[in-house]
Amino acid sequence: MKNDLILRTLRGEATERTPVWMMRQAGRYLPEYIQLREKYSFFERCQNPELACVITLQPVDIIGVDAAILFSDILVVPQAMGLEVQLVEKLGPLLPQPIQSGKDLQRVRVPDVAETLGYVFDAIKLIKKELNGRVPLIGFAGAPWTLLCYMVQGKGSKTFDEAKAFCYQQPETAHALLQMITDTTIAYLKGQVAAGADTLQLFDSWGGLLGKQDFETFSLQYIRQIVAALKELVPVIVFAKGAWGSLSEMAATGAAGLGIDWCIEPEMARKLAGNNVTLQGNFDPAKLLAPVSQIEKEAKAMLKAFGKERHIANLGHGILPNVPVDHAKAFVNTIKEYSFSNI
Ligand SMILES: Cc1c2[nH]c(c1CCC(=O)O)Cc1[nH]c(c(CCC(=O)O)c1C)Cc1[nH]c(c(CCC(=O)O)c1C)Cc1[nH]c(c(C)c1CCC(=O)O)C2
Repeated sequence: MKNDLILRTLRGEATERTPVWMMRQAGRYLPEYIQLREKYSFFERCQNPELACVITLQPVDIIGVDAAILFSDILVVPQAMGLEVQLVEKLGPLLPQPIQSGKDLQRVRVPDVAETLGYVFDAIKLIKKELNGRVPLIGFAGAPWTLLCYMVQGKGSKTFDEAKAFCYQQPETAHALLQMITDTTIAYLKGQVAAGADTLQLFDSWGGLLGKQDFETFSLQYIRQIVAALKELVPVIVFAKGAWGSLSEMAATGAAGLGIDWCIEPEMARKLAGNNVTLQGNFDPAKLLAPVSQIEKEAKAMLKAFGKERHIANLGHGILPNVPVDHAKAFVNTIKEYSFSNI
């Protein structure tokens, strides 16, 4: 592989500079993506390996990031498990028949992933061929807790209060569902690795909604199973947004990398996570809307705070759709140029 900076950083090896990619780097801030969006629906773009491949490569070619991340969505797993998932303009994900009781569990299953998610594996094979060793390919899945949030609440939410009520009122049903999601996810991620994914990221976008003990009960014990099943195959990155109170427990799962958001300082994250794990993050995505000179200044300050070792530069959450392409480029270029010599 020509550029394996991210893989070496995940293994804890010293690198000539800090690698960089951006969560949600393939998306609506890119005019090239918007063009395809006009012609094909969201899940068409996910299910067609040629389209998924073209979209995955866009940020590699246009922005110059050090990794490609598979173009897909965390919600393809609930779909494969038997739930209908729509993506509604301006509203976001909609699951018209969410899970609300033990009886509803009869409508979901642990599927044969080759049958239901084979299109993802085909996309990965195609992407690997087209990348031709330029940069590594990151595969991904949603963490079980975050998927439960959507499967129970039925749509996006700031609080996911219905999903939490479900866990607190019907814990046995919640755990049965979380285990089904976990089993599906392990098979799915093993399939991604077999198809060619070089590393994997688990997105627990709503991990920060749970207190520390509930995070252990409803999220971390399932993340632990997934990491254990995959970590001997490829390095695994766990991104549990807002759950930094559990960084030390997440490091103990054997994850190679931990994603952090901008609400925790790099020095504090390092103290909590220890020295045996790579930290990834943590630029505030909204700061990409600031003037370029300020982006450059703050990106350098971020590099300094993390230090030279075991850091993958990234945003602390997904890139926003209204970010100018030049600003995204300025962020990536600052990391690449500045981290060569100056940290
Ligand atoms: C919670 C979550 C979802 N999806 C994802 C998460 C976890 C990460 C996070 O917290 O941001 C993960 C995801 N979604 C997408 C990717 C592709 C790879 C990448 O470039 O990072 C990844 C890794 C594409 C997408 N997934 C979605 C889009 C926008 C679709 C469009 O073109 O309209 C993209 C590019 C749709 C989606 N999918 C989801 C939501 C809430 C939405 C609607 C909101 C939004 O539009 O951002 C669920």
